[in-house]
Amino acid sequence: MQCHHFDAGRCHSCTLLEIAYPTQVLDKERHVAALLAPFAGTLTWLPPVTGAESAFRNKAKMVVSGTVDEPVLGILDREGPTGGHGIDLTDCGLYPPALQAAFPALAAFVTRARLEPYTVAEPPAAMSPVASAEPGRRAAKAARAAKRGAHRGELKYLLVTLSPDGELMVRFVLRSQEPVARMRKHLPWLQAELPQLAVVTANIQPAHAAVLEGDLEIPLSERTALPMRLDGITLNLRPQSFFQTNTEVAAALYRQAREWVDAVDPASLWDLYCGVGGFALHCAAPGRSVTGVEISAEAIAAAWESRDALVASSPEGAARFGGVRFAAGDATAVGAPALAGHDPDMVIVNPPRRGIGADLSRRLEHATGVRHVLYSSCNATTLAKDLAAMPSFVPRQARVLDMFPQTSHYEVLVLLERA
Ligand SMILES: C[S@@+](CC[C@H](N)C(=O)[O-])C[C@H]1O[C@@H](n2cnc3c(N)ncnc32)[C@H](O)[C@@H]1O
Repeated sequence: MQCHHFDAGRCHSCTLLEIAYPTQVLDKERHVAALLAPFAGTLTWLPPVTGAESAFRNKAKMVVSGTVDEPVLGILDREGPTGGHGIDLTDCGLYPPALQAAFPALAAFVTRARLEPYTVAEPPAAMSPVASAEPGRRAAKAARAAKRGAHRGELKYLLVTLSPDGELMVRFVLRSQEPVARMRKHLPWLQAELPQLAVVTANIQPAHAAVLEGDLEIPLSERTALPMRLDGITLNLRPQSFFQTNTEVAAALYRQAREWVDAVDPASLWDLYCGVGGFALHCAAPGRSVTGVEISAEAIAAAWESRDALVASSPEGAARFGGVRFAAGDATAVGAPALAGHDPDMVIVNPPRRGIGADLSRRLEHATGVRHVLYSSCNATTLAKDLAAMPSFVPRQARVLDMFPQTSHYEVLVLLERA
C-alpha cells in the first residue's frame, strides 16, 4: 500500500507499511506460534485468513481541529514547534471509499452548525486511525491547562462507522451540550447531503482527558442502531458498543467459530464478552442454549434486539435463535455462581487486550463441565498467559485472522479441549 502521509512523515499509524503484505502475515503467524510454542505438539494451525490490504476499516476516529470555517478531520501533529496542528486524513487509505466520501459533507456541517473545533493550550491526544493513547505526563499537563480555562471550542472528535450495506453512524464528540440545538436545526441539511446517514448522535465528553468519549449519548436521528449485516445475520450496532474493526474479516471469524462450535455441537454455550452478540448469534442452533454476557448494558440491549428480530423473521429463525439469551454483567464475576453448579458444555471468550485474567482462567480451569473453550484474542501475549493458567485445556486448532493489515495487530482464534 502506498501512502503519501506516511511518505511525508505526517502519520505513523501504519507501522508495517513498508513491509510486503505476505511478509507481514507470515511475521504475525510466527509471532503467535512462538508465544504458543508450549502447545506445538497438540496444535494444528489453519492457513491465515486475510482480507483487503487497504480500505478495510469500518470505523474512522477523526480528531477535529482547524477552525469552524475550515475544519480539519484527521490527527494532530505533535512533533516540533508546530505541534498541535491538524493533519487532514480524510483520504487515509485504510478507509473504504464510502467512508471517505462522507467527510466533505461532515466538514461542511461543522461549519453550518458552527461547531468550533476544541483546542487547549496543550494539544489533546493525537488520535491515530489505528490506536490512540496519550502518554501520562502530557495528559496530566493538558488536564491542568484545561482546568485553568485554556480551552476553546466544542467539537473534539467525529466517530464514523460504515455498515456493510453502506449506511453510516456518525457521532459528534462534544465538550458540552451547548451546540446540540444548532446541530438539530441543521441536521435535515446533513441528512439530505448524506441520505445513507442512519444514526447521528452527540456524545458529551466534558473532561480533557485521553478518554475518547463520555457516558452521555444524545440521539439526534430517529434511528438509534446501525444494522451490520454479516452472512444473513444482522447485528444492531448502537453508539457506545464495540464492533470488530474489519467487517470482512469479522464475518470470517464468526464463520470459523460457528464451524468449530458445530463440530463440537454443545447443548449449552456461553459467549463471554459478547458485545452486540456476534459469536452468540452466529453459533446459535436449534436445541442449543446460548448465553451471551457483556459489561455494556447498551450492547446487551442491541443484542436482544437482533435476536428478537431473527426469532420473529421465520419459523426457522425461531428454531435457531430461540435458545439465545443475553445478560449484562462482568464476565469475570458472573461466571462464579453459574459455573459452580451449571457449567455450560462450551464457552467462547473474546476479551479486550488485557485477556480474561487470572480469575476467569481459574474458574474455567475448575469448571469441569466445560469441555471446550473457544478463545478469540486480539493480543496473543495475554492469550498465552491465560492458557498457561488453564493447564487442563489443550489447544487443538488455531487460526490467525488479519483484521489489521499494515500494523502488527491481529486476531487469533484458538479451540481448546479439556484433556
Ligand atoms: C473485543 S470486544 C468483543 C465483542 C464481541 N465478542 C464481538 O465480537 O464484537 C470485548 C468486549 O468485552 C466487553 N467487556 C470488557 N470488559 C468486560 C467484562 N469485565 N465483562 C464483560 N464484558 C466486558 C467490552 O464492552 C467489549 O464489548
